[in-house]
Amino acid sequence: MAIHFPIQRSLMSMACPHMVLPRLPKKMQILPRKLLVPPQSRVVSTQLWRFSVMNSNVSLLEKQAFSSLNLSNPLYQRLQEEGLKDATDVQVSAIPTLLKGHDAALQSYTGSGKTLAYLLPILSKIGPLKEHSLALEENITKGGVEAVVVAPSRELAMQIVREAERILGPQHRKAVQQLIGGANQKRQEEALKKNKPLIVVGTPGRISEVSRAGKLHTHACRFLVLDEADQLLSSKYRDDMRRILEHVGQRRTYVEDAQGSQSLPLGQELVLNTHPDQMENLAKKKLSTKVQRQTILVSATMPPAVLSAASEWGHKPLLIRATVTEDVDTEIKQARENADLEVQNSAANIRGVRDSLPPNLQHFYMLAPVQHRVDALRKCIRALDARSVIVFMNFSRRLKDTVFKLDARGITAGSLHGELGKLERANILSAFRSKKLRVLVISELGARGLDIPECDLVVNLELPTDGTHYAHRGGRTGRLGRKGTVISICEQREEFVFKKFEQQLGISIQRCEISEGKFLLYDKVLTSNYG
Ligand SMILES: Nc1ncnc2c1ncn2[C@@H]1O[C@H](COP(=O)(O)OP(=O)(O)OP(=O)(O)O)[C@@H](O)[C@H]1O
Repeated sequence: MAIHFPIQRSLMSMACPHMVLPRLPKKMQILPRKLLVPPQSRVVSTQLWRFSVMNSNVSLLEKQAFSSLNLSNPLYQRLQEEGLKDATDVQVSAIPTLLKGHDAALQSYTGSGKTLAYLLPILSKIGPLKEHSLALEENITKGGVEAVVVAPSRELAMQIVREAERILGPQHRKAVQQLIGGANQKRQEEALKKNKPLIVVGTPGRISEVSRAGKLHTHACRFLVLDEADQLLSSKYRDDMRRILEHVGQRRTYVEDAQGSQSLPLGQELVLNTHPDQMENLAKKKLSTKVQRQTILVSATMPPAVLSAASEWGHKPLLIRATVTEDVDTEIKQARENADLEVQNSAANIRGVRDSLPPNLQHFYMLAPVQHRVDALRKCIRALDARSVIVFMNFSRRLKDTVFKLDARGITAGSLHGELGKLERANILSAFRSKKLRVLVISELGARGLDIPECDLVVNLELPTDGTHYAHRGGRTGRLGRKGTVISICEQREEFVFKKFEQQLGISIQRCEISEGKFLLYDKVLTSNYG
């Protein structure tokens, strides 16, 4: 019987105010009118904000020790060795529910630790860190991959691989393998054969290619994770995702047994229902029937389409948010009952998007004509003394030109775009992480899920198309409870979009100006009737 959690309004939106408005200094000086400021609005000067650097106290929103989350002992030991003592709020909420075997849609704001929220339950049940009592079960399903994690970009897939390797430790690194596009497929297939990894992490195209080539055996797969699920369910990945969803294990069709308790995945069920004397024969028999998998969809934004996909591809999935767990089907039904399609989508969308921004971000925008945008960007970086800046643009072909202009102004920059090979991309990312590059100019997809804790400023040099994209971009800073700043640079005719973003995201985006190296704010009240 699927466990139904009572539906409560997510406490997330009340627990952490999305906008921590910066305190303005007592003494406010009205700047002389020489600035081209429209009469209705005035600029109040503020002292330069000291923007928190990454070593500010990282607050995990809700401290609960991993020891209380029923992880396997070997895994808990590894977490201790890695210095990971306390779980983040989404991990506290997700780990017990996923350990029980529920299919789920996992939503929490960017940088809140969703990767470990799904990796730890998986590593607790399969591979070298699971409870030893489950060891025999592995023989039943031996020979195939037991968990597949799909991510929309190579960088995010490699980031997940590194996170899994970190927890597994050096002696078990081979238990996880990447299958990402742009790398040598032959070598990947040879590694699959040689190392027999239990966990595969990759991009949709490469995973389905290797599966079609008959080199990836996923009949015994017990876990399927779609990280950045809203991206993966877009039409761009439709064919590859369909193949993956149809070939990786099988969709769960649990039959509720007499006691009403939830039956186990086939592998575990066989082990529990077989007389000890018969275990040897069972272990020899290669499990040809597909194992019933646990399906987990993950994203900071959870629009209705993702909830419907979770329902279609899972069995009575639960919607897990940082501080509340609900039943996906009830959530969809409630949205349907409460409102017509239009409101339902926008309401669910707002809900799905509103919880997606880290709580400690500050949001601003600045007006500049297109031809002066890079100059405005340079002034922002200098005025805020930002050390690690991610700059978003909408078209890859423009990234290189921006890098060139920044370099010409003495700001070290690099860009991640489609024409770069795997090695070049990895080199640029590591140069940015190690601060050899101060600015990384990037397109939307390249940044999804990217975890660069040091990033202290995100700049939209070209505006995102909607609140979802704004949230995923802004979420590159303010990781894991740190503070961060988002500035958008636009023309006056685009200024109206910030009202929409403010409503969708539940934040305040204040207009600012850089003058004579100082970061200045427009008084919010006056500018609202401006233009
Ligand atoms: N319990 C924890 N204690 C300390 N650090 C943690 C913990 N959980 C995760 N982290 C670290 O926090 C950072 C962000 O984690 P992660 O990338 O999983 O966030 P996310 O919610 O998936 O973000 P996004 O939505 O952008 O993908 C990573 O560097 C990760 O190693």
